[in-house]
Amino acid sequence: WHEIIMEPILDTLTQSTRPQRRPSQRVIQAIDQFCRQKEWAMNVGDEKGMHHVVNPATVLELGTYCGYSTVRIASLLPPTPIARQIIAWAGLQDKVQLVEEASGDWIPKMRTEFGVETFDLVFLDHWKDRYLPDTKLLEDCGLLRKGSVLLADNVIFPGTPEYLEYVRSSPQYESQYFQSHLEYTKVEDGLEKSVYLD
Ligand SMILES: Cc1ncccc1-c1cc(O)c2nc[nH]c(=O)c2c1
Ligand SMILES: [Mg+2]
Repeated sequence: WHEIIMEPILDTLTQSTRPQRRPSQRVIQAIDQFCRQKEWAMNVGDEKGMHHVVNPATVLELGTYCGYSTVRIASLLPPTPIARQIIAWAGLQDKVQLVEEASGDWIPKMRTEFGVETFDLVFLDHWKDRYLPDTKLLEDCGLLRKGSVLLADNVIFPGTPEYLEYVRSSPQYESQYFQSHLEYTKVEDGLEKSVYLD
């Protein structure tokens, strides 16, 4: 459902803003033209190509050289999730690690998988019943430091009562509510900002 909702967003983007990326076939054509007309290079090329395989999902490439075959192979992979396309369209893919797994499974792996020491900011905007358990998990994994900010969306609507109770009553947090409205509506909602005091 979310991918269906997000597709028009990407379509709007691709029709109204300058791309931060080049369609892969134009990249391949440009490299083939250069290597055919100007300077030979050891790419697999446009004749041997990659049409011998169909729909790979997991690929190991040994020997990347200039990335030519990487681009060819990656263009055969299943479509990229919309969020990843939108982030790339904004040219921010090098700043973002997109993890498509459950938060409760990945928070304990942040240090080993991504070398994270502590987070300066955690924006909570996922399943409302995960706000509190994930906050406790972040504390238990030592991923918050003095001054880390938790910024939580939807604390009024759809609402996260257990989370609010916790951050507002815990001596470990200095919490403040910023009243606003549910996005694009006149329904009350707001953000709760909670600073971890350690
Ligand atoms: C989807 C929806 N319908 C009616 C009222 C509110 C919502 C709503 C609004 C949000 O900002 C959300 N943020 C993160 N995750 C959500 O599930 C979510 C749901
Ligand atoms: Mg939200």
